[in-house]
Amino acid sequence: MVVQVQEGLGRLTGTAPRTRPPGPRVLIATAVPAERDAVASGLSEPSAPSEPSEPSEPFGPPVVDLLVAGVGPAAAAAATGRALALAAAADTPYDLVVSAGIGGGFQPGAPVGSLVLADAVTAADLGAETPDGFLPVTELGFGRVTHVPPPALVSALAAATGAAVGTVLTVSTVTGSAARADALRDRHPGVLAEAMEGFGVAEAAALYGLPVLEVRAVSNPVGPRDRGAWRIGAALTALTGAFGKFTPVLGKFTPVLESWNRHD
Ligand SMILES: O=C(O)c1cccc(C(=O)CC[C@H]2O[C@@H](n3cnc4c(=O)[nH]cnc43)[C@H](O)[C@@H]2O)c1
Repeated sequence: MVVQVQEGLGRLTGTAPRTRPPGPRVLIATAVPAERDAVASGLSEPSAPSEPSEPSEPFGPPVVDLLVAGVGPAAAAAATGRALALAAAADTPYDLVVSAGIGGGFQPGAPVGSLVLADAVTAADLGAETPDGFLPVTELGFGRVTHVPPPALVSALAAATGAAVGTVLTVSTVTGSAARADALRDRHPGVLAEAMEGFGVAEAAALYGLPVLEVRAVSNPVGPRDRGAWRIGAALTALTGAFGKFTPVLGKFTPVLESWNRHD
């Protein structure tokens, strides 16, 4: 495994036999360096025994760039958009963008220390408050509030990692009360987790016609604020475990990712 660190980006590539075409180019955006390091540990020490040099695999291992994009949807969108623009300008575009990190888990579906893979990356608070309740921007007639990751890839990664699959909300304000958690659950029946970057990363990816994934390791329950309930170490360990199982699955999906519909 070769690791190259560039300005703001760390790159991990496997050693592929020259006869195999390369695997997908993947940009993984985390909010903070601790999350990036947890992801890098998993990618550097894949836990699947046959990975990455299984000769029967038609494609080489993925080429992965790791980006620390900052906290919150705006920082995540700006930094991800810049990385995608630079890659496109260098004629080395990405095939897949991943938002990864810790997050809050809705109970009982996403206990602390567990993993969640998004089947919907949804902005929870992008809209208008009205006397009759919250209206998303889509109901106001513009914008979008959800990005849908490739379902077959999500299923395969969930099977490999043991992650639960559900909606991951992007919030600008961390939920801190049972009432707000209940309101989010009512509005998003499939919700499992919340974090602060996924929708921003997904908007940048969509601008370049790229598929997106969101992976969250649960560090705290969503609900009444309780700093004592945080388990950041356990969540980072779970994140490492997840990315230790990502590489062979991503390699198998190379043709799907490369033929992703890049329009709209
Ligand atoms: O001070 C608090 O009560 C508090 C509770 C949860 C999270 C925070 C953060 O400032 C962390 C933001 C950071 O971590 C991700 N994250 C982790 N847990 C959550 C959550 O429950 N809700 C939203 N984001 C969460 C997030 O993606 C940021 O990168 C403070």
